[in-house]
Amino acid sequence: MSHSAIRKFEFVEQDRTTAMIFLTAIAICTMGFYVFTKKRSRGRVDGLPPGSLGQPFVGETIGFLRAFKTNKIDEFIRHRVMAYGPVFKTCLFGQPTVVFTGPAGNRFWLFNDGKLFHGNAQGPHRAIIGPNSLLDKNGEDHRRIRASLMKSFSPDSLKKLVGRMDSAVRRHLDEYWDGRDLVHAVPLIKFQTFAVTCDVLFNLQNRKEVEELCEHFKVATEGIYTFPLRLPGTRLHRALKARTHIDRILSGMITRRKNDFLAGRVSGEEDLIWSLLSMTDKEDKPLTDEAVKDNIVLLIIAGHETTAMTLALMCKMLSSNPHCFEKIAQEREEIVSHKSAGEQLTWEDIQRMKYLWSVAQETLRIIPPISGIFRKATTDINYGPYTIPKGWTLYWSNYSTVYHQDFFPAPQKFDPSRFERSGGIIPYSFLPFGGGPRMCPGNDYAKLEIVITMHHLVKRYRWSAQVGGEGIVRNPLCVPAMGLPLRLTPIRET
Ligand code: HEM
Repeated sequence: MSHSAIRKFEFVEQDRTTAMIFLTAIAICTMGFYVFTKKRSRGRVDGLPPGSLGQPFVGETIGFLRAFKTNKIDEFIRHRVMAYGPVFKTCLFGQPTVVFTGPAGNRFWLFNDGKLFHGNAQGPHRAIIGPNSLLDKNGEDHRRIRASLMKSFSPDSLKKLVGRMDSAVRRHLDEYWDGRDLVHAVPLIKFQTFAVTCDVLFNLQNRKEVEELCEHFKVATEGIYTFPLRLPGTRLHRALKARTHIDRILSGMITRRKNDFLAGRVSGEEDLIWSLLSMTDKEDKPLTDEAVKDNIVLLIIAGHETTAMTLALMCKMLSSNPHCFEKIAQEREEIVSHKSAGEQLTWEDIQRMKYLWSVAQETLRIIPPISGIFRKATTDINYGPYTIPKGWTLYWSNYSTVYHQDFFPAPQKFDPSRFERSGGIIPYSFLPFGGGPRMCPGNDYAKLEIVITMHHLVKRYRWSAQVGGEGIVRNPLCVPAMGLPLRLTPIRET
Protein backbone atom coordinates (compact mmCIF):
# COMPACT_ATOMS: atom_id res chain seq x y z
CA MET A 1 0.00 0.00 0.00
CA SER A 2 0.57 3.45 0.14
CA HIS A 3 0.71 5.13 3.49
CA SER A 4 -2.80 4.02 3.82
CA ALA A 5 -2.59 0.28 3.80
CA ILE A 6 -1.06 0.05 7.23
CA ARG A 7 -3.74 2.30 8.55
CA LYS A 8 -6.44 -0.30 8.56
CA PHE A 9 -4.53 -2.20 11.21
CA GLU A 10 -5.19 0.24 13.96
CA PHE A 11 -8.41 -1.32 15.17
CA VAL A 12 -6.76 -2.44 18.36
CA GLU A 13 -7.44 0.73 20.24
CA GLN A 14 -11.14 0.65 19.54
CA ASP A 15 -13.48 -0.34 22.26
CA ARG A 16 -14.29 -3.94 22.98
CA THR A 17 -17.51 -3.95 20.95
CA THR A 18 -15.73 -2.70 17.88
CA ALA A 19 -13.02 -5.30 18.31
CA MET A 20 -15.62 -8.06 18.58
CA ILE A 21 -17.39 -6.89 15.44
CA PHE A 22 -14.07 -6.68 13.68
CA LEU A 23 -13.02 -10.18 14.68
CA THR A 24 -16.37 -11.53 13.54
CA ALA A 25 -16.00 -9.72 10.23
CA ILE A 26 -12.48 -11.12 9.82
CA ALA A 27 -13.79 -14.58 10.59
CA ILE A 28 -16.51 -14.34 7.95
CA CYS A 29 -14.20 -12.82 5.33
CA THR A 30 -11.45 -15.29 6.06
CA MET A 31 -13.79 -18.23 5.86
CA GLY A 32 -15.01 -16.96 2.48
CA PHE A 33 -11.53 -16.44 1.18
CA TYR A 34 -10.29 -19.71 2.65
CA VAL A 35 -12.96 -21.55 0.70
CA PHE A 36 -12.16 -19.42 -2.37
CA THR A 37 -8.45 -20.09 -2.03
CA LYS A 38 -8.87 -23.81 -1.58
CA LYS A 39 -11.13 -23.91 -4.61
CA ARG A 40 -8.82 -21.80 -6.74
CA SER A 41 -5.68 -23.56 -5.67
CA ARG A 42 -7.00 -27.05 -6.37
CA GLY A 43 -4.96 -28.37 -9.25
CA ARG A 44 -2.44 -25.51 -8.95
CA VAL A 45 -1.29 -25.98 -5.36
CA ASP A 46 2.27 -26.63 -6.49
CA GLY A 47 2.35 -23.35 -8.34
CA LEU A 48 1.71 -21.22 -5.26
CA PRO A 49 4.61 -19.85 -3.23
CA PRO A 50 5.33 -21.85 -0.06
CA GLY A 51 3.87 -20.69 3.25
CA SER A 52 0.86 -21.16 5.46
CA LEU A 53 -2.59 -19.63 5.15
CA GLY A 54 -2.83 -20.01 8.93
CA GLN A 55 -6.02 -20.74 10.82
CA PRO A 56 -9.26 -21.15 8.87
CA PHE A 57 -10.93 -18.18 10.48
CA VAL A 58 -8.26 -15.60 11.07
CA GLY A 59 -5.39 -16.63 8.83
CA GLU A 60 -2.24 -15.10 10.34
CA THR A 61 -3.87 -11.72 10.96
CA ILE A 62 -3.68 -11.76 14.75
CA GLY A 63 0.06 -12.51 14.81
CA PHE A 64 0.66 -9.91 12.14
CA LEU A 65 -1.27 -7.23 14.04
CA ARG A 66 0.43 -8.09 17.30
CA ALA A 67 3.83 -7.84 15.61
CA PHE A 68 2.78 -4.60 13.93
CA LYS A 69 1.61 -2.94 17.11
CA THR A 70 4.76 -3.89 19.05
CA ASN A 71 7.06 -2.97 16.16
CA LYS A 72 8.14 -6.59 15.65
CA ILE A 73 7.06 -6.99 12.04
CA ASP A 74 10.68 -7.83 11.30
CA GLU A 75 10.43 -10.96 13.47
CA PHE A 76 7.07 -11.96 12.00
CA ILE A 77 8.48 -11.79 8.48
CA ARG A 78 11.96 -13.16 9.32
CA HIS A 79 10.59 -16.40 10.82
CA ARG A 80 8.64 -17.07 7.66
CA VAL A 81 11.52 -16.10 5.36
CA MET A 82 13.68 -18.62 7.24
CA ALA A 83 11.02 -21.30 6.88
CA TYR A 84 9.83 -20.65 3.32
CA GLY A 85 12.25 -18.29 1.56
CA PRO A 86 12.04 -14.59 0.60
CA VAL A 87 8.66 -14.87 -1.14
CA PHE A 88 5.91 -16.71 0.73
CA LYS A 89 2.15 -16.91 1.09
CA THR A 90 0.05 -16.13 4.12
CA CYS A 91 -3.47 -14.89 4.83
CA LEU A 92 -4.04 -11.37 6.20
CA PHE A 93 -7.34 -9.58 6.83
CA GLY A 94 -9.22 -12.39 5.19
CA GLN A 95 -7.19 -12.12 2.00
CA PRO A 96 -4.78 -14.74 0.67
CA THR A 97 -1.57 -12.77 0.44
CA VAL A 98 1.92 -13.19 -1.01
CA VAL A 99 4.73 -11.38 0.81
CA PHE A 100 7.77 -10.10 -1.14
CA THR A 101 11.10 -9.48 0.61
CA GLY A 102 14.79 -9.15 -0.28
CA PRO A 103 16.47 -7.16 -3.07
CA ALA A 104 15.18 -9.51 -5.81
CA GLY A 105 11.59 -9.24 -4.52
CA ASN A 106 11.99 -5.46 -4.20
CA ARG A 107 13.24 -5.21 -7.78
CA PHE A 108 10.37 -7.31 -9.10
CA TRP A 109 7.93 -5.12 -7.16
CA LEU A 110 9.27 -1.82 -8.47
CA PHE A 111 9.35 -2.90 -12.09
CA ASN A 112 5.88 -4.45 -12.11
CA ASP A 113 3.84 -2.07 -9.95
CA GLY A 114 1.00 -0.77 -12.09
CA LYS A 115 1.53 -3.55 -14.66
CA LEU A 116 0.77 -6.83 -12.86
CA PHE A 117 -0.77 -5.33 -9.71
CA HIS A 118 -2.11 -1.97 -8.63
CA GLY A 119 -3.13 0.17 -5.70
CA ASN A 120 -6.06 -1.05 -3.76
CA ALA A 121 -7.48 1.92 -1.88
CA GLN A 122 -10.40 1.02 0.33
CA GLY A 123 -11.74 1.31 3.87
CA PRO A 124 -11.64 4.35 6.15
CA HIS A 125 -8.77 6.09 4.43
CA ARG A 126 -10.74 6.23 1.18
CA ALA A 127 -13.66 7.80 3.00
CA ILE A 128 -11.44 10.34 4.77
CA ILE A 129 -8.88 11.23 2.12
CA GLY A 130 -11.58 11.07 -0.54
CA PRO A 131 -12.07 9.14 -3.77
CA ASN A 132 -10.34 11.68 -6.03
CA SER A 133 -6.81 11.65 -4.68
CA LEU A 134 -3.69 10.29 -6.34
CA LEU A 135 -3.83 7.32 -4.00
CA ASP A 136 -7.08 6.14 -5.47
CA LYS A 137 -6.02 6.45 -9.11
CA ASN A 138 -4.34 3.92 -11.32
CA GLY A 139 -2.92 3.96 -14.86
CA GLU A 140 -3.24 7.14 -16.94
CA ASP A 141 -5.28 9.02 -14.29
CA HIS A 142 -2.55 8.36 -11.72
CA ARG A 143 0.24 9.32 -14.11
CA ARG A 144 -1.40 12.65 -15.01
CA ILE A 145 -2.04 13.87 -11.48
CA ARG A 146 1.35 12.70 -10.35
CA ALA A 147 3.20 14.43 -13.20
CA SER A 148 1.54 17.73 -12.25
CA LEU A 149 2.36 17.33 -8.58
CA MET A 150 5.95 16.43 -9.33
CA LYS A 151 6.50 19.91 -10.80
CA SER A 152 6.23 21.29 -7.27
CA PHE A 153 8.78 18.75 -6.01
CA SER A 154 11.35 19.16 -8.82
CA PRO A 155 14.87 20.31 -7.84
CA ASP A 156 14.17 23.76 -9.34
CA SER A 157 11.01 24.19 -7.25
CA LEU A 158 12.66 22.85 -4.10
CA LYS A 159 15.64 25.18 -4.53
CA LYS A 160 13.22 28.10 -4.29
CA LEU A 161 11.77 26.70 -1.07
CA VAL A 162 15.01 26.45 0.95
CA GLY A 163 15.04 30.02 2.30
CA ARG A 164 11.36 29.93 3.10
CA MET A 165 11.60 26.61 4.90
CA ASP A 166 14.65 27.82 6.80
CA SER A 167 12.68 30.83 8.10
CA ALA A 168 9.61 28.74 8.91
CA VAL A 169 11.68 26.24 10.96
CA ARG A 170 13.49 29.01 12.87
CA ARG A 171 10.19 30.73 13.68
CA HIS A 172 8.78 27.47 14.99
CA LEU A 173 11.81 26.82 17.21
CA ASP A 174 11.77 30.42 18.51
CA GLU A 175 8.14 30.08 19.44
CA TYR A 176 7.74 26.52 20.71
CA TRP A 177 11.18 25.26 21.81
CA ASP A 178 13.25 28.23 23.00
CA GLY A 179 13.14 28.96 26.71
CA ARG A 180 11.95 25.49 27.68
CA ASP A 181 14.01 22.97 29.69
CA LEU A 182 11.79 20.02 28.98
CA VAL A 183 9.87 19.28 25.77
CA HIS A 184 7.83 16.37 24.48
CA ALA A 185 9.48 16.13 21.09
CA VAL A 186 6.81 14.07 19.29
CA PRO A 187 3.85 16.49 19.49
CA LEU A 188 6.08 19.53 18.97
CA ILE A 189 7.71 18.12 15.85
CA LYS A 190 4.37 16.88 14.50
CA PHE A 191 2.95 20.38 14.79
CA GLN A 192 6.08 21.81 13.21
CA THR A 193 5.97 19.60 10.11
CA PHE A 194 2.25 20.34 9.78
CA ALA A 195 2.70 24.13 10.05
CA VAL A 196 5.78 24.19 7.80
CA THR A 197 3.99 22.14 5.12
CA CYS A 198 0.97 24.51 5.27
CA ASP A 199 3.29 27.50 4.96
CA VAL A 200 5.78 26.26 2.38
CA LEU A 201 3.60 24.14 0.12
CA PHE A 202 0.21 25.83 0.49
CA ASN A 203 1.04 29.41 1.44
CA LEU A 204 -1.08 29.20 4.57
CA GLN A 205 0.41 31.15 7.46
CA ASN A 206 -2.58 32.42 9.40
CA ARG A 207 -1.78 30.94 12.79
CA LYS A 208 -5.38 30.55 13.92
CA GLU A 209 -6.36 28.82 10.69
CA VAL A 210 -3.28 26.54 10.81
CA GLU A 211 -3.96 25.50 14.43
CA GLU A 212 -7.62 24.81 13.67
CA LEU A 213 -6.71 22.83 10.57
CA CYS A 214 -4.08 20.87 12.51
CA GLU A 215 -6.64 19.88 15.13
CA HIS A 216 -9.10 18.66 12.46
CA PHE A 217 -6.33 16.75 10.68
CA LYS A 218 -5.39 15.05 13.94
CA VAL A 219 -8.94 13.75 14.39
CA ALA A 220 -9.25 12.82 10.70
CA THR A 221 -5.96 10.90 10.76
CA GLU A 222 -6.98 8.94 13.83
CA GLY A 223 -10.06 7.78 11.92
CA ILE A 224 -7.97 6.44 9.06
CA TYR A 225 -6.24 4.04 11.42
CA THR A 226 -9.40 2.43 12.66
CA PHE A 227 -12.14 -0.08 12.02
CA PRO A 228 -14.60 0.99 9.29
CA LEU A 229 -17.63 1.51 11.52
CA ARG A 230 -19.40 4.82 10.94
CA LEU A 231 -21.72 4.75 13.97
CA PRO A 232 -21.93 7.91 16.10
CA GLY A 233 -19.21 7.92 18.75
CA THR A 234 -16.73 5.90 16.72
CA ARG A 235 -13.41 7.31 15.61
CA LEU A 236 -14.44 7.06 11.98
CA HIS A 237 -17.57 9.09 12.63
CA ARG A 238 -15.53 11.81 14.36
CA ALA A 239 -12.96 11.69 11.56
CA LEU A 240 -15.57 12.21 8.86
CA LYS A 241 -16.95 15.19 10.78
CA ALA A 242 -13.40 16.58 10.98
CA ARG A 243 -13.08 16.11 7.23
CA THR A 244 -16.16 18.32 6.67
CA HIS A 245 -14.48 21.06 8.74
CA ILE A 246 -11.28 20.60 6.72
CA ASP A 247 -13.33 20.93 3.52
CA ARG A 248 -14.84 24.17 4.76
CA ILE A 249 -11.39 25.68 5.40
CA LEU A 250 -9.91 24.37 2.14
CA SER A 251 -12.91 25.64 0.16
CA GLY A 252 -12.24 29.10 1.61
CA MET A 253 -8.58 28.86 0.57
CA ILE A 254 -9.48 27.75 -2.95
CA THR A 255 -12.04 30.54 -3.40
CA ARG A 256 -9.52 33.13 -2.21
CA ARG A 257 -6.97 31.85 -4.71
CA LYS A 258 -9.40 31.95 -7.59
CA ASN A 259 -10.47 35.49 -6.66
CA ASP A 260 -6.84 36.60 -6.37
CA PHE A 261 -6.14 35.16 -9.77
CA LEU A 262 -9.14 36.89 -11.36
CA ALA A 263 -8.05 40.15 -9.76
CA GLY A 264 -4.51 39.62 -11.16
CA ARG A 265 -2.96 39.49 -7.69
CA VAL A 266 -0.86 36.32 -8.17
CA SER A 267 1.24 34.88 -10.96
CA GLY A 268 -0.61 31.59 -10.98
CA GLU A 269 2.50 29.53 -10.27
CA GLU A 270 2.82 30.19 -6.61
CA ASP A 271 2.36 26.92 -4.76
CA LEU A 272 0.84 23.45 -4.78
CA ILE A 273 -2.72 24.77 -4.67
CA TRP A 274 -1.97 26.51 -7.93
CA SER A 275 -0.47 23.37 -9.44
CA LEU A 276 -3.66 21.51 -8.52
CA LEU A 277 -5.98 24.28 -9.74
CA SER A 278 -4.21 24.48 -13.08
CA MET A 279 -4.14 20.71 -13.60
CA THR A 280 -6.42 19.11 -16.19
CA ASP A 281 -7.88 15.62 -16.42
CA LYS A 282 -7.75 13.39 -19.50
CA GLU A 283 -10.64 15.29 -21.11
CA ASP A 284 -8.61 18.46 -20.59
CA LYS A 285 -11.05 19.74 -17.96
CA PRO A 286 -9.71 21.35 -14.77
CA LEU A 287 -9.81 19.22 -11.62
CA THR A 288 -12.97 19.72 -9.61
CA ASP A 289 -12.64 21.54 -6.29
CA GLU A 290 -13.39 18.16 -4.64
CA ALA A 291 -10.38 16.59 -6.38
CA VAL A 292 -8.17 19.55 -5.41
CA LYS A 293 -9.24 19.17 -1.77
CA ASP A 294 -8.73 15.39 -1.74
CA ASN A 295 -5.20 15.81 -3.06
CA ILE A 296 -4.33 18.52 -0.55
CA VAL A 297 -5.61 16.24 2.24
CA LEU A 298 -3.52 13.36 0.88
CA LEU A 299 -0.35 15.46 0.67
CA ILE A 300 -0.72 16.76 4.21
CA ILE A 301 -1.54 13.36 5.70
CA ALA A 302 1.13 11.49 3.72
CA GLY A 303 3.76 14.14 4.28
CA HIS A 304 3.76 15.52 7.77
CA GLU A 305 3.66 12.53 10.12
CA THR A 306 6.24 10.44 8.23
CA THR A 307 8.67 13.35 8.28
CA ALA A 308 7.87 14.19 11.90
CA MET A 309 8.46 10.63 13.06
CA THR A 310 11.79 10.46 11.24
CA LEU A 311 12.88 13.68 12.97
CA ALA A 312 11.69 12.53 16.40
CA LEU A 313 13.46 9.18 16.03
CA MET A 314 16.63 10.98 14.93
CA CYS A 315 16.47 13.01 18.15
CA LYS A 316 16.17 9.75 20.07
CA MET A 317 19.04 8.10 18.19
CA LEU A 318 21.29 11.13 18.66
CA SER A 319 20.67 11.26 22.39
CA SER A 320 21.97 7.69 22.72
CA ASN A 321 24.77 8.13 20.15
CA PRO A 322 26.56 11.34 21.21
CA HIS A 323 29.47 10.72 18.84
CA CYS A 324 27.00 11.06 15.92
CA PHE A 325 25.70 14.32 17.42
CA GLU A 326 29.29 15.62 17.58
CA LYS A 327 29.93 14.73 13.94
CA ILE A 328 26.79 16.56 12.84
CA ALA A 329 27.83 19.57 14.93
CA GLN A 330 31.28 19.57 13.27
CA GLU A 331 29.76 19.35 9.79
CA ARG A 332 27.42 22.22 10.70
CA GLU A 333 30.33 24.36 11.92
CA GLU A 334 32.08 23.81 8.62
CA ILE A 335 28.97 24.87 6.68
CA VAL A 336 28.20 27.99 8.70
CA SER A 337 31.85 29.09 8.81
CA HIS A 338 31.30 30.48 5.28
CA LYS A 339 28.17 32.40 6.26
CA SER A 340 27.37 35.54 8.20
CA ALA A 341 25.36 35.29 11.43
CA GLY A 342 21.67 34.63 10.75
CA GLU A 343 22.19 34.20 6.99
CA GLN A 344 19.67 31.86 5.39
CA LEU A 345 20.63 28.38 4.27
CA THR A 346 21.01 27.79 0.55
CA TRP A 347 20.54 24.78 -1.73
CA GLU A 348 24.36 24.41 -1.83
CA ASP A 349 24.47 24.25 2.00
CA ILE A 350 21.89 21.45 1.91
CA GLN A 351 24.12 19.43 -0.45
CA ARG A 352 26.98 19.75 2.07
CA MET A 353 24.95 18.17 4.90
CA LYS A 354 26.16 14.71 3.92
CA TYR A 355 26.76 13.20 7.33
CA LEU A 356 23.48 14.61 8.65
CA TRP A 357 21.65 12.89 5.78
CA SER A 358 23.49 9.62 6.53
CA VAL A 359 22.14 9.82 10.09
CA ALA A 360 18.64 10.38 8.68
CA GLN A 361 19.03 7.40 6.31
CA GLU A 362 20.27 5.14 9.08
CA THR A 363 17.24 6.20 11.16
CA LEU A 364 14.96 5.39 8.21
CA ARG A 365 16.67 1.99 7.97
CA ILE A 366 16.44 1.12 11.67
CA ILE A 367 12.79 2.22 11.85
CA PRO A 368 11.20 2.65 8.41
CA PRO A 369 8.08 4.84 8.73
CA ILE A 370 6.31 2.72 6.10
CA SER A 371 6.93 -0.91 7.00
CA GLY A 372 5.05 -2.42 4.09
CA ILE A 373 2.69 -1.78 1.21
CA PHE A 374 -0.35 -3.67 -0.08
CA ARG A 375 -1.45 -4.16 -3.68
CA LYS A 376 -3.93 -6.34 -5.59
CA ALA A 377 -2.91 -8.72 -8.42
CA THR A 378 -4.73 -7.67 -11.61
CA THR A 379 -3.69 -10.81 -13.48
CA ASP A 380 -2.14 -14.21 -12.72
CA ILE A 381 1.49 -13.40 -11.90
CA ASN A 382 4.46 -15.64 -12.66
CA TYR A 383 7.31 -15.15 -10.24
CA GLY A 384 10.16 -17.67 -10.63
CA PRO A 385 8.56 -21.12 -10.30
CA TYR A 386 5.40 -19.71 -8.70
CA THR A 387 2.06 -18.46 -9.97
CA ILE A 388 0.16 -15.94 -7.87
CA PRO A 389 -3.54 -15.96 -8.81
CA LYS A 390 -5.33 -12.84 -10.01
CA GLY A 391 -7.21 -11.19 -7.14
CA TRP A 392 -4.70 -12.15 -4.46
CA THR A 393 -3.22 -9.48 -2.23
CA LEU A 394 0.50 -8.71 -2.45
CA TYR A 395 2.45 -7.26 0.45
CA TRP A 396 5.86 -5.68 0.05
CA SER A 397 7.79 -5.75 3.30
CA ASN A 398 10.43 -3.13 3.83
CA TYR A 399 11.61 -4.35 7.22
CA SER A 400 12.97 -7.80 6.63
CA THR A 401 15.52 -6.64 4.04
CA VAL A 402 16.94 -3.80 6.11
CA TYR A 403 17.42 -6.16 9.07
CA HIS A 404 19.07 -8.92 7.06
CA GLN A 405 22.71 -9.59 8.00
CA ASP A 406 23.63 -10.35 4.36
CA PHE A 407 22.53 -6.90 3.20
CA PHE A 408 23.27 -4.81 6.31
CA PRO A 409 26.05 -6.29 8.49
CA ALA A 410 25.33 -5.92 12.25
CA PRO A 411 21.81 -4.80 11.34
CA GLN A 412 20.79 -3.89 14.92
CA LYS A 413 23.65 -1.42 15.23
CA PHE A 414 22.95 2.26 14.59
CA ASP A 415 25.78 3.01 12.19
CA PRO A 416 25.30 6.00 9.82
CA SER A 417 28.76 5.36 8.33
CA ARG A 418 27.35 2.46 6.29
CA PHE A 419 25.73 5.12 4.09
CA GLU A 420 29.05 6.94 3.65
CA ARG A 421 31.05 4.01 2.27
CA SER A 422 30.95 3.85 -1.50
CA GLY A 423 29.24 0.62 -2.58
CA GLY A 424 28.07 0.14 1.02
CA ILE A 425 24.42 -0.30 0.08
CA ILE A 426 23.40 -3.22 -2.13
CA PRO A 427 21.06 -2.12 -4.95
CA TYR A 428 17.33 -2.52 -4.13
CA SER A 429 18.02 -3.28 -0.46
CA PHE A 430 17.14 0.14 0.99
CA LEU A 431 13.90 1.74 -0.22
CA PRO A 432 12.38 3.83 2.59
CA PHE A 433 10.50 5.94 0.03
CA GLY A 434 9.38 2.96 -2.05
CA GLY A 435 10.10 2.95 -5.77
CA GLY A 436 8.57 2.58 -9.21
CA PRO A 437 5.54 4.57 -10.37
CA ARG A 438 4.30 5.19 -6.84
CA MET A 439 7.59 6.13 -5.24
CA CYS A 440 7.10 8.87 -2.67
CA PRO A 441 6.87 12.15 -4.62
CA GLY A 442 7.76 14.08 -1.44
CA ASN A 443 11.10 12.36 -0.75
CA ASP A 444 13.33 15.32 -1.61
CA TYR A 445 10.99 17.69 0.17
CA ALA A 446 11.17 15.43 3.25
CA LYS A 447 14.96 15.46 3.04
CA LEU A 448 14.94 19.25 2.95
CA GLU A 449 12.74 19.54 6.00
CA ILE A 450 14.66 16.89 7.93
CA VAL A 451 18.13 18.36 7.40
CA ILE A 452 17.06 21.99 7.89
CA THR A 453 15.28 21.18 11.14
CA MET A 454 18.12 19.08 12.51
CA HIS A 455 20.68 21.71 11.46
CA HIS A 456 18.89 24.26 13.66
CA LEU A 457 18.22 21.89 16.55
CA VAL A 458 21.91 20.94 16.74
CA LYS A 459 22.86 24.62 16.57
CA ARG A 460 20.58 25.60 19.45
CA TYR A 461 20.55 22.71 21.96
CA ARG A 462 22.03 19.59 23.37
CA TRP A 463 19.41 17.19 24.58
CA SER A 464 19.07 14.06 26.63
CA ALA A 465 16.19 11.60 26.69
CA GLN A 466 14.33 11.69 30.00
CA VAL A 467 13.03 8.13 29.75
CA GLY A 468 15.90 5.66 29.46
CA GLY A 469 15.19 2.97 26.86
CA GLU A 470 11.80 4.46 25.91
CA GLY A 471 10.07 1.83 23.77
CA ILE A 472 8.79 2.29 20.25
CA VAL A 473 5.18 1.54 19.36
CA ARG A 474 3.43 1.64 16.02
CA ASN A 475 0.49 4.00 16.06
CA PRO A 476 0.51 3.13 13.09
CA LEU A 477 3.77 4.94 12.33
CA CYS A 478 6.59 4.17 14.74
CA VAL A 479 6.65 6.58 17.63
CA PRO A 480 8.45 6.73 20.99
CA ALA A 481 5.85 5.35 23.40
CA MET A 482 5.88 8.34 25.79
CA GLY A 483 6.20 11.15 23.26
CA LEU A 484 10.00 11.44 23.73
CA PRO A 485 10.47 13.81 26.68
CA LEU A 486 13.80 15.58 26.19
CA ARG A 487 15.78 17.75 28.61
CA LEU A 488 17.16 20.69 26.60
CA THR A 489 20.39 22.54 27.31
CA PRO A 490 20.70 25.67 25.15
CA ILE A 491 24.04 26.14 23.39
CA ARG A 492 25.45 29.60 23.96
CA GLU A 493 27.39 30.60 20.86
CA THR A 494 30.72 32.28 21.52
C1 HEM B 1 10.34 10.53 5.80
C2 HEM B 1 9.28 10.89 5.11
C3 HEM B 1 8.52 10.04 4.14
C4 HEM B 1 8.56 8.68 3.93
C5 HEM B 1 9.43 7.65 4.63
C6 HEM B 1 7.61 8.39 2.87
C7 HEM B 1 7.39 7.13 2.35
C8 HEM B 1 6.53 6.87 1.29
C9 HEM B 1 6.40 5.59 0.64
C10 HEM B 1 7.17 4.31 1.01
C11 HEM B 1 5.48 5.74 -0.35
C12 HEM B 1 5.09 4.68 -1.39
C13 HEM B 1 3.75 4.12 -1.12
C14 HEM B 1 3.31 3.15 -2.19
O1 HEM B 1 4.13 2.59 -2.95
O2 HEM B 1 2.10 2.93 -2.26
C15 HEM B 1 4.99 7.10 -0.31
C16 HEM B 1 4.00 7.62 -1.14
C17 HEM B 1 3.56 8.91 -1.09
N1 HEM B 1 4.10 9.95 -0.34
FE1 HEM B 1 5.61 9.78 1.01
N2 HEM B 1 7.00 9.57 2.49
C18 HEM B 1 7.55 10.60 3.22
C19 HEM B 1 7.27 11.95 3.09
C20 HEM B 1 6.35 12.48 2.22
C21 HEM B 1 6.13 13.89 2.03
C22 HEM B 1 6.89 15.02 2.74
C23 HEM B 1 5.09 14.03 1.12
C24 HEM B 1 4.44 15.27 0.56
C25 HEM B 1 4.60 16.48 1.02
C26 HEM B 1 4.70 12.67 0.74
C27 HEM B 1 3.67 12.37 -0.14
C28 HEM B 1 3.41 11.10 -0.63
C29 HEM B 1 2.35 10.82 -1.58
C30 HEM B 1 1.35 11.83 -2.18
C31 HEM B 1 2.44 9.43 -1.86
C32 HEM B 1 1.54 8.64 -2.82
C33 HEM B 1 2.23 8.54 -4.17
C34 HEM B 1 1.47 7.75 -5.22
O3 HEM B 1 0.55 6.98 -4.88
O4 HEM B 1 1.81 7.94 -6.40
N3 HEM B 1 5.48 11.77 1.42
N4 HEM B 1 5.67 7.78 0.69
